[in-house]
Amino acid sequence: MHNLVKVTDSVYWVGANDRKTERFENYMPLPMGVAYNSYVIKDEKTCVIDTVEFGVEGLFMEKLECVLDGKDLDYIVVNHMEPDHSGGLRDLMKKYPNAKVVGNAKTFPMMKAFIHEANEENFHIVKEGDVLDLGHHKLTFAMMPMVHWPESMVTYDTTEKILFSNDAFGSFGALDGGIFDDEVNFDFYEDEMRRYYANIVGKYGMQVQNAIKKLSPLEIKYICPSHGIVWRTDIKRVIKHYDYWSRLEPESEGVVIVYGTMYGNTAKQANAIARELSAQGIKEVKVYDASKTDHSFILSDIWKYKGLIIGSCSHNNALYPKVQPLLHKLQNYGLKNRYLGIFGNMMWSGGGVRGIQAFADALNGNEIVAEAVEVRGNPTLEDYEKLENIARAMAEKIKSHR
Ligand SMILES: Cc1cc2nc3c(=O)[nH]c(=O)nc-3n(C[C@H](O)[C@H](O)[C@H](O)COP(=O)(O)O)c2cc1C
Repeated sequence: MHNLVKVTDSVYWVGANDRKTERFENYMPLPMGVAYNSYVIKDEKTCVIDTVEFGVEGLFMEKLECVLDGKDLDYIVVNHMEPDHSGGLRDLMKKYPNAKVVGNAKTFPMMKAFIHEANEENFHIVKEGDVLDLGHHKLTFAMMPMVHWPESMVTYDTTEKILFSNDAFGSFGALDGGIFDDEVNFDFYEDEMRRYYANIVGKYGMQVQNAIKKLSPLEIKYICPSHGIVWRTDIKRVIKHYDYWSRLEPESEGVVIVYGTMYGNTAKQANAIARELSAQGIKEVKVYDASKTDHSFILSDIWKYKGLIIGSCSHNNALYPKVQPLLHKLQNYGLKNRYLGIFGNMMWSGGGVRGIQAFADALNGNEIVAEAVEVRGNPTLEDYEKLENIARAMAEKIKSHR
């Protein structure tokens, strides 16, 4: 069969690209698609590491059959029960009824909840540090609770030093030919990787930090995640990114301005702030209308940049409904290490600025750079002066790190 990719002589990538699904988890757009990675180890015993999402399991099974070339399947390792990796599991267990299914104590109750008919006699429960002997390859397991589900674990091949990391070190973006980090221009994938991290794993920074610490003594020659490129050349690079992102440390000195508007007054305010930021020498300024750009992209840039300026018109005594969910997510994910600015628009008793202020008060570890600016209707020259003050204060804070 075509497109059988070898990671090493006896380890194969049998994943599948998905360029059809519009939205990951039915809400995050996938303009560059996504890859569901699965791997097969062909040793005295054969072993599959994770499966794929519903819809691409046919291709996965075809590849697997080809790799096995008539051999039976002995083991299926389930690092994570989320359906984008366990969607192919039901078919796989049916086709290979003798295969032992390897997971931890938290894996199997989830498996039974998703696949009622799963044969418990085949369940093989492993705990931290247990070894699974495939012949030449010896696999061991490390628990990664809440990266990003309770049962998440990683599998480490002690023989070839391969970390099957599941969602850790994963990325959005289909694998457009290049499978390995040295076959692609990573700059091309970086934004999609950060977007994946921020939106999927972003809430669990502390757990990711624990995972990095736990994995640091291991010699790792390959990182085989369950989405995106396989790392074999610049492994330090991907670990460095995850280390930064999980500490919520910004990578760049730019500023995100995100606003919600019905009739354009709040947008005028956003543009004035953006212009002054540029005049003050901030080269990376990203301005987003929260009603138009999907929040997963905005969140990714918020992860990237040091400055965040939020604006909202007033709507029924509260925040504008298209700004509210973004702030909810940032609060839920515990945004920190950012300089914040606040602005908004109103006509009678406000609501927008109040809502942003309540959001900022509920967070720890961020600094508001200037007094919030609330404008009534069309901004006056005096209003513009105050808005530009936010920009100047933000630029000054950011430049102080140069
Ligand atoms: C449906 C609706 C609800 C509104 N609710 C409030 C409100 O609770 N408090 C307030 O001060 N203004 C309220 N306004 C007025 C707008 O906030 C005001 O016109 C503002 O200038 C709109 O800013 P924009 O041009 O950026 O959309 C409301 C307007 C609309 C259309």
